[in-house]
Amino acid sequence: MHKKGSRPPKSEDIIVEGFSLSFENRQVFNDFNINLHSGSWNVLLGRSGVGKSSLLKAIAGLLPTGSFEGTIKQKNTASLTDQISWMTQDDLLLPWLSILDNVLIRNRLCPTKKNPPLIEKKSAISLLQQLGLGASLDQKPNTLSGGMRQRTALARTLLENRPIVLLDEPFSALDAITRAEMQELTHKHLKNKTVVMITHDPLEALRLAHFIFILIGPIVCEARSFSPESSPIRNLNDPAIIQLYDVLISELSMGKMTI
Ligand SMILES: Nc1ncnc2c1ncn2[C@@H]1O[C@H](COP(=O)(O)OP(=O)(O)OP(=O)(O)O)[C@@H](O)[C@H]1O
Repeated sequence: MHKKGSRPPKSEDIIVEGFSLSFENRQVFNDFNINLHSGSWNVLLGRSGVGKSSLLKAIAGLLPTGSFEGTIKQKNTASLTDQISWMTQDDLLLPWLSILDNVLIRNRLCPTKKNPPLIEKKSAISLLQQLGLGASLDQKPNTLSGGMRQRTALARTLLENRPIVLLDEPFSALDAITRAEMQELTHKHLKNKTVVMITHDPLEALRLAHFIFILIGPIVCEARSFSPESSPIRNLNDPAIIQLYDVLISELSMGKMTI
């Protein structure tokens, strides 16, 4: 049912090679390699503390130079960082701005930048409406529920309209029904983009991923990859998906984390 998630590399793939990273006396990655597929949803699963967010940070260029070894690049691109939008676990909403102004923050920060172009206010309002926030455009973040804050952060990330999108547990604060709706909407918005998403939910991975990477400790992180055969968004009642769920759970249960 599952097979090694390999396909011939493409020039826009994100290639992580020989990546080593330590914090104080803990080595998180040692000569780690992974090929994240362009134009696809690459979903990272793994137990808490295995290094998922650190890997995303490294891809986003946010680890200090000299703090790691190895390379993270696309074959033909000089710099990844200006192609990336990143939704972190913390929503990073500015408390003094309304929801609408928060999602339009790039226009304030880079008012004269042509590439990418300014975000249109009407697109922002339309997206916030689709995310169920149409009645809250003028509210400040401190008046929102956790799920509303998360949807605002998601809107800000989607409106960035960059070719590479890093999502760190983007749906974790949502109830099951809203989560399913937001997954579908996000999938539609990010069609053909290179997405790298972290989740703790194997079913979410099975619903959305073209490629699933399980990061496994316990000493240093290794990746195992799977590519379910049907296309997302998948029906989770499909017996083949249920079978793959069992495989993912058994892989995840390997290796006790030493944190
Ligand atoms: N700035 C830092 N200073 C020291 N240790 C850190 C730092 N950032 C991460 N770590 C450590 O690196 C390891 C990996 O952390 P990371 O946040 O990448 O894991 P994760 O898999 O994303 O975890 P979770 O699923 O809980 O978010 C953990 O042991 C963590 O304590």
